[in-house]
Amino acid sequence: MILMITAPVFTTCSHLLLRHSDHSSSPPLRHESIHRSTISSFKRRSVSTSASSSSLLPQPPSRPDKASELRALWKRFWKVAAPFWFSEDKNQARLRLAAVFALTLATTGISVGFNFLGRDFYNALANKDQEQFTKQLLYYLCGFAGGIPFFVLRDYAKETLSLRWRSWMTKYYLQRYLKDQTFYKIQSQSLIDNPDQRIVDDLSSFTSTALSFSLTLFSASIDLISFSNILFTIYPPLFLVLLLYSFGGTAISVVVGKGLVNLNFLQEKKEADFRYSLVRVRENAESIAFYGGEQNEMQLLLRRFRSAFDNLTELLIASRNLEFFTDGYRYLIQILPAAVVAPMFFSGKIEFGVINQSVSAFNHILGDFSLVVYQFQAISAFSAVIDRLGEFDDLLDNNISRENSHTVEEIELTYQSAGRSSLPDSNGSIQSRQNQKLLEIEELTLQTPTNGTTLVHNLFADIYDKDHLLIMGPSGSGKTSLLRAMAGLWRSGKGKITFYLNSQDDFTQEKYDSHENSGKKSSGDVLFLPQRPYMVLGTLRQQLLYPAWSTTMEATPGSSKIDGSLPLLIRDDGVDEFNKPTTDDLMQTLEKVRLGHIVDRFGGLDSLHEWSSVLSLGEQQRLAFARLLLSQPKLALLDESTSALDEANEAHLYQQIQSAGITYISIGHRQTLTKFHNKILRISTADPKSMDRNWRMEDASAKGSLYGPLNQEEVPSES
Ligand SMILES: Nc1ncnc2c1ncn2[C@@H]1O[C@H](COP(=O)(O)OP(=O)(O)OP(=O)(O)O)[C@@H](O)[C@H]1O
Repeated sequence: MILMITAPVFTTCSHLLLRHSDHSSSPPLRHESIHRSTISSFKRRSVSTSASSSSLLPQPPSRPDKASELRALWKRFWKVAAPFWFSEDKNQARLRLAAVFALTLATTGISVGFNFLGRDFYNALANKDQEQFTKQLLYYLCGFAGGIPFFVLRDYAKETLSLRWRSWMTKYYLQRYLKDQTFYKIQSQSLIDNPDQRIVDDLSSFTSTALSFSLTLFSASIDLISFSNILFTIYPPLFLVLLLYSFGGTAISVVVGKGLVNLNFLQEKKEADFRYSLVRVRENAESIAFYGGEQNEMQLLLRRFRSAFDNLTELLIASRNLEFFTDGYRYLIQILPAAVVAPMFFSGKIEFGVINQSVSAFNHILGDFSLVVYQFQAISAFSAVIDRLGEFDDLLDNNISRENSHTVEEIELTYQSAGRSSLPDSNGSIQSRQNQKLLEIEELTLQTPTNGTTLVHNLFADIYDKDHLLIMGPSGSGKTSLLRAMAGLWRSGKGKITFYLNSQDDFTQEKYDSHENSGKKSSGDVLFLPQRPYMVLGTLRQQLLYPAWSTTMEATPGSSKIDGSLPLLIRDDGVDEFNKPTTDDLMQTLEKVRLGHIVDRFGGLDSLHEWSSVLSLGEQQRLAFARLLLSQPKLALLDESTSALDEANEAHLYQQIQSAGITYISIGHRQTLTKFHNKILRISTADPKSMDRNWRMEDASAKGSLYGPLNQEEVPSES
């Protein structure tokens, strides 16, 4: 494959540029870390924009030599580029790539033809041979008519292949980004900056630049073969001039433009930071408006824009300096070959048309040889793109939580078949229960993932079918974190959490995630309701069906014209369709949560609105309960999910989920919640010096504790 052959050359060019940038002046601290990352592309580090900019990834002990840096850069390029060419779409991809190269070959052939036509045309002109001139003019016009479509088709085929490659890679990166809650780990642990920009901008420029460079190098080789004969025939020293000119030009442009590599890298990042802060203003519009925080936002936005602007100013100055050279280099080509062969014309050794022919041949070869001079900006940006994507790719391939865990041990999360739960209780006592055990927590010690602070010590708990557990405790004691551990988002700590679900087989978290039903466990078995419900972009119907039933992606208008088989569509599996609630089900459920009126108010179930803005927080919380009633999970985890509701509505919703037979674990501060639960788990803020239990399990109906008093200070009153 041509990419395999040509890519090392790009990485070599990039490497050349990178090595030069190594000597640029010392930027400030974060700047420095980015700079280092650009020049040492083997390194895996963080350039986080948020609080933590320290790398959580391992750093190599010493700087490697040039050869191993080059190998690492090439490896990184290949790791990012290769999967598409070996994917399920490989046949189409390779076929299209072959077509693009065939068209490039054809265009080179046509260029050689034009070169000879041009020679004869100018000879006829110089000889004042009108008949020959008319004939050559006709040939020229026919040549244009026949040849130009090849140039247009070559570009079109290249662009569509690049689009196809980008589509495949976008899906490939999105799948891994959303798998195993990787997006959450990247965000909550500040592992890399702006993953959205890497998926949108970096993938786009990677695919188009890799293809363009492949073609440029390919045509350079073909041009060299095709035109070398012409140049040799005319005047062999012209070759020497060409080599000197191109190598000299490359060396000078690398020296003049050395700062551009780093500036390009920073520009991408600063623009992304600025865009991200604007998105945050949009997302938090109401809170900012209530706070009257416009001035602060303005300052923050301007600071970020200023940073991008300052960098762009430096970039423009560096580009201007480079262009003083490249423009001169470009224009000198127009006369240089003519100047070299002119003495031969004056001495009558060659005809006038040959001068034109030599200019054309010289331009062809030199244009391709001067890739670095002409494409300096593009190559420097490409180096940054390889680095950013390679880093992202490595992160998506690794198990983040394991790499960054503060302890060797981890919380073990297991899903077992329901039949296996008829074993003794984890606290040692055997309770005679008719109900099925759904959840068992054993010796759970929970720690925060970033700094390893212990939140809960040595917790034991059993949740049976139709059990309702209320978790209470002071703010910051770790209530939500306990639900995070149950959802598999946090693994730092030790102990065991076992869910007894409907599946026939037993799974660890890893096996469950790689299972073909991966992603369905929350919809079928466990559903989490956060305090601020997440409103998806879409219709009211889509809000209600989220997350249990995915909706098929709407076709982009006109997309089939370009490429009907782009590997983008999301499958809607038949099982989901079979159980999907009807419009009547949705309406009834909305009535159950006392939201029937919003259907008329907002123009029906299929109307589109910015739901997080047009519904009150209490209405959004009721909508979340409607999702719960529709998806009927075995176990619901409710994190202060009625906090915005009045007591009457809260009681109504709890009655609804109780009568639907859903087992739930709630977090809440209100005493009124106790009457909807039969167990209360009280957590107190953990004492870092003590290894004692900081929790107590109570029977909600009785005053006494099930598992004894708290070993440290009494839990403060919740009201
Ligand atoms: N990603 C994180 N890294 C480190 N510490 C964290 C992280 N997320 C939360 N914490 C800390 O963990 C502690 C427990 O947080 P958690 O959200 O579980 O508290 P909570 O009991 O639910 O509080 P509240 O009642 O206020 O919602 C807090 O001190 C918080 O600062």
